[in-house]
Amino acid sequence: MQRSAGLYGSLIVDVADGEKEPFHYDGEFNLLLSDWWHQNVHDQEVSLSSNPFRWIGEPQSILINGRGQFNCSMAAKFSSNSSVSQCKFRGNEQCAPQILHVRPNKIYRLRIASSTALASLNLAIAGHKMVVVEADGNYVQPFEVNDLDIYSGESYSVLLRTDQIPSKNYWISIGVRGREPKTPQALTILNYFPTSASKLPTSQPPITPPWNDYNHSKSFTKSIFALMGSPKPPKNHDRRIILLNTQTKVNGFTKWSINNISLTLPSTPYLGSIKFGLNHAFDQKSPPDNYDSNNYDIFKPALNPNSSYGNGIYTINFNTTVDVVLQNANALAKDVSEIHPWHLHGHDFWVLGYGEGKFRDEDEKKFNLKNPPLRNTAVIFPYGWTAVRFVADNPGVWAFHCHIEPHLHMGMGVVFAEGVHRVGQIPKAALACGLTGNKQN
Ligand SMILES: O=C1O[C@H]([C@@H](O)CO)C(O)=C1O
Repeated sequence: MQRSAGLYGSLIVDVADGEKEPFHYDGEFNLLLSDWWHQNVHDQEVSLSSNPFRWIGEPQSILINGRGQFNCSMAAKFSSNSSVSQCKFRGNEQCAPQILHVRPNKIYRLRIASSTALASLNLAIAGHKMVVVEADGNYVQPFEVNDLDIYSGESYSVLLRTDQIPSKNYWISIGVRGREPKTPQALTILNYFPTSASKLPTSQPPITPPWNDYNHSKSFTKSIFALMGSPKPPKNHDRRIILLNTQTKVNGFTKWSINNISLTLPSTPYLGSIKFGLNHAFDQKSPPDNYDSNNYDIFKPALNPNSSYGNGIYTINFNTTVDVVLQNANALAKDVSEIHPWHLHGHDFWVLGYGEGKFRDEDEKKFNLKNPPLRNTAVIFPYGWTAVRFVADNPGVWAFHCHIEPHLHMGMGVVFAEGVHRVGQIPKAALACGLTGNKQN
């Protein structure tokens, strides 16, 4: 859970020398979004690993570039009984929001990334529309939105045209989606030159869509298509893996499981144990490629909620094409199914489609093979499925997991390995623990 303790940052990859981006902009901002708890991360881990289970709850603040407020909502300035004086920022306080200073009639690129531990977010800028042009480092067919959903692990570029009255400033607001929010919106200001940055916007901050308006989320997510000319997926797959996502119990402890296995990472890193053939370093039996879909009702809590721990891996033949269908289901409590953003290491995948209910073989006919977006994170909606396709062309061992930190801690992930014998020398630091601690390459 290091991410929720603050271990994150952004890497911006520029286009190669001599290449041009397929859009123009005059300036850019980097907005790295995260969530923040007052309880320290070790206590959170203990709570999550306890029986009875104690959930970490919703974050106390949403942070923009590491800065946020608590008990001092800037929006309070707009309520009639607010003690306005408490909330004045000079701009140099640690928690003062980073203000976006812009010039009128220009185009700005906002690079927005979410490294939240839990929260799904929605970002809106009062009075302005945004044009989405890039998702997870891949260009998309530009489309215009009033607000943008972003799940943990995702990143977007949007173009913002500063075409509003420049004698005013405008709120940028970020609120929680997908879980009943108990966290105030994060706020900052779009400041037009030459207006003073301390002049407060005259209109209210944009209101986040209702947390459970999943149609709003789906309509955004399903508007994302690859830019024309982007690499297309292979027409067929060599293997299909269906991963049922369930909240389960292992020996009375609350866990998340994939095809009834809750991932517990071994103490020896996989790469070294596979390369050196250390067969006892992790379960040699592969986890299943499917679940008992004929007899499992995804709309109800499981009849038998018990699962087991495991750390076996999916070994994928090198250079083959794999479809993964992520199947959501009901959690332990009745009528609860949550959002999970799944993130793949080492590859981009094409998002071929989303569906409601249980995935059936005939759903494959509806896959988008024409212009599916290439991404590294894809969300599953409550009681729905999401299908992704990737080519296993990157030798190594790769995690594929729910990017919600407490969920991964509770076992919500799988491990893929491909072409490990092609991996060259493994750096010593990557072998420094477990059974490979004394291995020389
Ligand atoms: O993993 C989770 O546990 C809680 C809840 O299901 C049990 O308290 C919650 O909201 C999660 O996302």
